[in-house]
This record gives sequence, structure tokens and C-alpha cells, in this order.
Amino acid sequence: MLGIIADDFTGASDIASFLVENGLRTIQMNGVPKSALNDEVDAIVISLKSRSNPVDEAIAHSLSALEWLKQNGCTQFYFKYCSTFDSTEKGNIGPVTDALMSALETDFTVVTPALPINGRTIFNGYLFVGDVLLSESGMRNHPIIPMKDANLVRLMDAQSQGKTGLVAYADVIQGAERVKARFAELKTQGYKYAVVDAVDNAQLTVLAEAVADFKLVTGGSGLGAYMAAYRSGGQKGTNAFVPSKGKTVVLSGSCSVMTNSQVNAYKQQAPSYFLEAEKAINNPNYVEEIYQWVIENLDGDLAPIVYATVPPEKLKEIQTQFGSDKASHAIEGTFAKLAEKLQAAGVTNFITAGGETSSIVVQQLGFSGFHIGKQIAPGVPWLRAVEKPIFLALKSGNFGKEDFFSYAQGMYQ
Ligand SMILES: Nc1ncnc2c1ncn2[C@@H]1O[C@H](COP(=O)(O)OP(=O)(O)O)[C@@H](O)[C@H]1O
Ligand SMILES: O=C(O)[C@@H](O)C(=O)COP(=O)(O)O
Repeated sequence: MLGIIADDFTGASDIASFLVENGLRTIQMNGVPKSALNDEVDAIVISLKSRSNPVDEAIAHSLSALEWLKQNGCTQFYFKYCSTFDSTEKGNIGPVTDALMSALETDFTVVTPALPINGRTIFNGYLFVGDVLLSESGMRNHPIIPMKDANLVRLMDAQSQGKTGLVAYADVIQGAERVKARFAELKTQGYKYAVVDAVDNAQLTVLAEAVADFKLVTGGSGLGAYMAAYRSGGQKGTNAFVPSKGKTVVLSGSCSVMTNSQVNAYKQQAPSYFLEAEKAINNPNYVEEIYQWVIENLDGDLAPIVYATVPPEKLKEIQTQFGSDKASHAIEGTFAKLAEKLQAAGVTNFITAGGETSSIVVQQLGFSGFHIGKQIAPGVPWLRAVEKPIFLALKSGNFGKEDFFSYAQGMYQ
């Protein structure tokens, strides 16, 4: 069985959806479960909120996820992080990878966030988003993890204990045997990790074969998808439920370029409410005010949206005024409490945008895990809570097309 440790909840549903699509029966658990798993599955994804936590906490949670996965029958492990890496030179990917490698007693792994279907590719170790370097993409303005460097070898070297090498495109296109030979060379030269180039899915297919017997693989959902295809022999999954029409709310805390466009498009069609950082910080009654507004707007054709989403210039202003940690914690906390009240009031379908935002909302809603349904966009599936028919779509910041929020509701049965 394949065990996946995802560093946020949108990322977990992203990889889970690709595993299902590629023929693996998959369940997504929210945090490290307290008891053993009863379902019969081929893959288990554990969602953590460890991307931007203090490093010791991220390591401790990842190790406890690993232990639980081992106890529940997993034999190969995948550390899933963002296709835009989302980890500066002080980030957690290096330290968590080191801790997992040491717990698994393995001395070599790969680093491949590539997700070509969503425009994330790697060439000569540089990560591209669409046709620009990561550091020239909207990710350079991320509210909590601004990505100013696109070189994965440099980023990994800065964060981790070992040395990072490169398996370049010219080698990858020669096939799995050549890639394995490069791994062997790098290991002899004292490298602990290899960034592997992938500009399209053909390289991920090769890489999936080359890492088939690795104890630990790290990367985005792209490589995960091709590892699933390798394991299932190319079968396709059938788990494709969609939600019933029900009371829905959209909660958007992502400030990505794509979410800004999606929110702007959706505001033209549906009731909208701007969540202000200043009030989230200072007004103890703010959650109640927003809650009342949502309740009054639940019965239209399209769900109401509450959004903190702002473009980069506005974000900078807010962060300068209040401090970025204070603003983001207050906003995340407001979304979490709001979601909890809305669930109690009978909202059954939640569409959330943003990794941190989605993670905190799901943690607050308190479900133990999710079944994986139909994809709304590549990497964003509908989810159904294990405990009851509550449906969620956790949209990664930059995923989906401009009409994502209305398109998702258009899928209701
Ligand atoms: N208007 C705002 N001012 C300050 N911080 C904000 C604002 N809107 C959102 N944030 C914060 O920015 C962060 C966005 O991260 P996240 O939810 O992971 O989105 P993404 O998926 O785009 O990375 C969250 O911590 C959120 O609370
Ligand atoms: O790999 C990806 O791009 C996503 O699964 C993901 O992790 C996105 O994170 P956020 O942009 O913070 O939602």
C-alpha cells in the first residue's frame, strides 16, 4: 500500500484525486487518525497543515503520520508538497524529508514538484509556472511564502542536511534505466536527493518506473499520479460522485493570481462579502456579522462568497499595517469559526480556496477523513466527509479556471 503525507489539505485532495483517477482506491484522512483504518484501500493520504508551521512541529506531525501509515500496512511512502514548492530557503520540505529518510533508513530520494497538466514543469532544476520561472510568477507575492528563487537544487540545499544533485532532461528522456544509473552515480558522489527534470508527463512516466522500489519519494501530485498508474497497470478509477444540490458557501482566503480572477468573475454573478483583516483582528463580533449575512443569502441560484482575496498591492498595504502573521491568523480564524457555525446551521457544501484556508476550515469542521469524488478541475476533486454527507471542494490557490466557483456548483445532481 502507498502512504502519502501531504503538507496541506488542498494538496492532499489534489494527490488523492489523481491516485483515484489512476486506479488506486484511496482515502484521505484529516490529520493522523487515532484508530486503525477499516476500509480496504490501495493508498492512504494523510493531510497535515505542516507547510508553514514551526519546523519542529512539522517534523513531529510528519513522523507520527509515517508511523501510523506503517502500522496500517503501507510499505512505500510519498511526501506530497506543492507544485510551486511553496517553501523558501527556511522552509520545511528539507527538514521533513531528512526526518522521513532517517526514520525509513533510506539514503536517497527525489524532489519533483512538476505537475505539467497545471503548467508546473522543471528544466535544468528550475521550476516554471506556465511560461515563466516560479520566481517571476504570482508566487513571488505569496502572503506567507513568497517564492523569490526558482532553482530547486539551491532551495533544497539551503533547507536540508544533505547535498542535492540533478537528473537533467537529457538523461530522463533516455528512460528509467538511465535515470536509475544517474541515481547510482549521484549516490556515489555523496548526493542525498535528486531534483529530476520533467517538462511533460512522459518524463513523469519514466520517473515513476525509476522510483518504483524507493522507500520514500517526494514531490507534487504529478509524480504521484504516474506512480499510481505504474502500480495499477494503467487502470482508471471509478469513484466519481458529485454532491447533491444543497446549501452551499464559498470561502476564499487565497490571494493567488488565479483566485483573484475567480473571485472577480464570481462576484459579478453571486452575493459577495469582503472579509476585512482589520475587523478580523479587532471586532469580536465579526464572525457573527458575516454569519448573519451568509444566512440571509443562502437561497439564491449561486452560493454566497466570503472572500479575503486581494491583489498584491492591497495585500502589501494590509500586511504593512497589521503584520502578515497577525493578519493571516485573524483571517484564517474567522473563516474557521464561520465554517463551523454554517455547518451547524445546515450548510452541506463548502467550496474553499487556498491551502492554509482550506486546511484550517477542515480542521475546524472536525471530519476524520474524506472519500474522493469527481474532479472539478485537475487536482480539485469533490470530497465527501466520512462521517456524513457533507461535501467539500478544497481549491488550491492557483488551480481551476476563471469560472471555477460556478462550475463546481453546476456539477450538483
Ligand atoms: N486580505 C488579506 N490580508 C492579509 N492576509 C490575507 C488576506 N487574504 C488572505 N490572507 C492570508 O493569506 C494566506 C493565503 O494562503 P492560502 O490559503 O494557502 O492560499 P494559497 O493557496 O493561495 O497559498 C492565508 O494565511 C490567508 O489568511
Ligand atoms: O501541488 C499543488 O499545487 C497543490 O496541491 C498545492 O499544494 C497548492 O497549495 P496552495 O496553493 O497553498 O493551495
